Amino acid sequence: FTSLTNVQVRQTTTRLTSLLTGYKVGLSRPLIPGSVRLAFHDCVGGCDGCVNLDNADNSGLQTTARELNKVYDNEGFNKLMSRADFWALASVTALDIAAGFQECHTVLCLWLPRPEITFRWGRKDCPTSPSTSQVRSFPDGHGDLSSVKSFGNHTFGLNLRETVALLGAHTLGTAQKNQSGWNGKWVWNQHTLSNLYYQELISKSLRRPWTQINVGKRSDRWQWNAQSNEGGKAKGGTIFMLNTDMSLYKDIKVDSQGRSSCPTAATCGASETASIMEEYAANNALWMKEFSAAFEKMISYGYDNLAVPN
Ligand code: HEM
Repeated sequence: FTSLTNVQVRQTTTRLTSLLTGYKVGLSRPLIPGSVRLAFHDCVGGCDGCVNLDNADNSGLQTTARELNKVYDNEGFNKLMSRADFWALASVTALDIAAGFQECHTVLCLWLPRPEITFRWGRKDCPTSPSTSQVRSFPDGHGDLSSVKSFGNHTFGLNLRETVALLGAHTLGTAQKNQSGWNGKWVWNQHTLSNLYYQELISKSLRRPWTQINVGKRSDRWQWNAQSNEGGKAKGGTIFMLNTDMSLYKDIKVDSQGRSSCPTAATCGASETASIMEEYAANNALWMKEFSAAFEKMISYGYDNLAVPN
């Protein structure tokens, strides 16, 4: 690919927007969180338009990859940009849509913070794109803060603050029993990109406080459950966090099965990153800005020569 214009990017974004918002399973629109997660998984080891869907760590990405690939391969986008660029643009589009899913009905909504991610292009696909038999290593949700630190640093070259900002992506979407084995949504409103992840994690007014339970069937899946106090009873309900999420606020020590030494968050001490969590919980605009920068680094991983469209 020798050039990409702003007009072509706008046309691609328009098509992606109709795909991501039009594809509904119930009301969940799974391609929006799916596109954000796909970009993350594609960029581990360098963004290259290839994921190994037979690797259990990628479980749950099948639908998103299939739907994006259909449009990329059949509607001419493969003549414009690499698949890795297309997936990256899908993730940026998904975040922008999700930020607009605010439950607000007044003119004030116009001032709500939105992600500011510059889309650059020039990623190169692996020779077998969109699939690969390569097995890349993904972080384990049972890990503690040391594994989060090493994930951010070794996987994407992020510092700790950037890593804490990036993990707020878990505001979107769900974990599913038949996919990763974990189960639930991280926040009561999992359709909207916001700092709710930080607010729910540190909330002192939950209906039921954070407690670790094992939801695994064939193997252990320790996770933290709570009852949200937000959004009214019907909308709130049970929310969950992985150990890796909880470790950003609480100093949890986990055994080899993933079980924490302190079983309720209230009995765990503060973690090293607790004050960053509080900053993000208090300031959506600050989080959105730092999240955008960290996300941009993630979707550029492996390249130092990506170009802005002209
Ligand atoms: C410590 C690092 C991370 C761990 C352990 C982790 C783990 C997980 C797990 C277990 C799921 C559930 C998958 C399923 O059952 O379908 C999930 C979903 C998700 N993850 Fe992560 N993740 C991490 C980092 C990230 C990052 C860096 C991003 C993006 C910037 C991200 C975005 C998402 C999204 C959007 C979903 C929801 C997907 C959906 O609803 O289809 N995650 N993650």
